[in-house]
Amino acid sequence: MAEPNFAPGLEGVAATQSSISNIDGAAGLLSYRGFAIADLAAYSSFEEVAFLLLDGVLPSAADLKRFDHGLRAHRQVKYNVREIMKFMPVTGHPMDMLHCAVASLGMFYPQQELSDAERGNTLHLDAMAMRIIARMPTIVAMWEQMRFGNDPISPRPDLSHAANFLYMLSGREPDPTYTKILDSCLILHAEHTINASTFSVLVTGSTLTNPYHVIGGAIGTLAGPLHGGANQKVVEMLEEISSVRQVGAYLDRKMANKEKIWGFGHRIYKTRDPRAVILKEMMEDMASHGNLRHSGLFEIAIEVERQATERLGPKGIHANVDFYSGVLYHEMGIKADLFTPIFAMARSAGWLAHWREQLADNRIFRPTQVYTGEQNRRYVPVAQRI
Ligand SMILES: CC(=O)SCCNC(=O)CCNC(=O)[C@H](O)C(C)(C)COP(=O)(O)OP(=O)(O)OC[C@H]1O[C@@H](n2cnc3c(N)ncnc32)[C@H](O)[C@@H]1OP(=O)(O)O
Ligand SMILES: O=C([O-])CC(=O)C(=O)O
Repeated sequence: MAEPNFAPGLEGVAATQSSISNIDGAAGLLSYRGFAIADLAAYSSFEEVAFLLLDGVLPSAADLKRFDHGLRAHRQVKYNVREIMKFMPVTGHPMDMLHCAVASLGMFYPQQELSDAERGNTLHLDAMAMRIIARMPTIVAMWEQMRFGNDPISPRPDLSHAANFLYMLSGREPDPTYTKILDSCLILHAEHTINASTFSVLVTGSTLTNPYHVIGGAIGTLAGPLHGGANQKVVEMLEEISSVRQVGAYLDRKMANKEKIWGFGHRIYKTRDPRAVILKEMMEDMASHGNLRHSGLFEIAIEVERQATERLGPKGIHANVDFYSGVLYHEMGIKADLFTPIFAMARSAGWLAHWREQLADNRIFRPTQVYTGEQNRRYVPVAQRI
């Protein structure tokens, strides 16, 4: 029998058919359901984009109101989830907490698998998706209070998705500028075709397990530094560089050691990631309105991008979405280990859209392999081994 083709990292392999988002990696273009990402980031809201991703169309005013109302109504998590979180070590990474807490939501769901009736009922699937999207920010913000020994702050139904998260994070009235920035960041991070965590959604979802396992698995996948975890790494890298003057020497050292520059490179984009372009513009806008904390990180980031692009650009390696998002959050006073959980909160909309799409035409994922091990070895009992 002929050996199957092997594509490391499945590069160039189409794992599914999808109508949710599209990337032109050579031109640096991204669209959700046919709408350009720049338009959505400028004019839409995360709530509207989540609806668009899940249902494929922009909502009418009445549909948006209903969807938004549903999100606001489902922000509370069960008291027992808070009890479970109390036992988590405060030194743990918030992505580990989020992984466990979201998976624990499945304990309150009556069955392990989705029934045929549930899979055929799009309203039911939408309701499950809405509950997860609504609760993830609550869990992240609760943890931010609980890990410092404070009681969690209750969600406020009068606030938008982004504003409520900022309120629950700090207990202060959310700043409208920061709310708009966060809302745009959530839109920019909400979806991105078949990336590693979304692929994990397809694989896990294809077994017909419940969506809490599906999203728990995706959170774990996103946490890695080659994927969503890079946004935290970027800010740590910029802090390590510490001044614009050190950028050249730092990059030289990294290149000489063949180490990666965090927030650079992408499997699909061979030019600048359009989201990095928008995020940088948002930073510049923030700076011109005097809204920076003057930590100097933005200036270092600009110099890293300039010099790293000089070195890596000819190889098609440019700044990706993780490069500027962390700097923006840092300037908003958000702690570095919350950057990836915020990414997960946003990406939950895309993950759940793909989960629904997978269920609509499901076949279990079961690829093959090229076997490279030994054959027909003779078993030797342990006492006879030398
Ligand atoms: C939300 C997201 O997930 S966006 C991505 C976030 N991740 C990062 O920022 C981590 C840094 N970047 C990377 O590790 C990679 O570019 C990835 C994981 C994003 C893409 O990986 P792949 O498509 O498998 O590319 P791969 O890692 O094979 O890189 C190809 C070549 O470019 C080089 N390269 C890729 N990214 C970088 C980088 N950030 N810095 C320096 N060199 C790089 C590799 O060393 C390799 O060089 P070689 O051909 O001389 O061996
Ligand atoms: O698409 C990818 O490979 C990584 C990802 O999720 C993104 O860039 O948002």
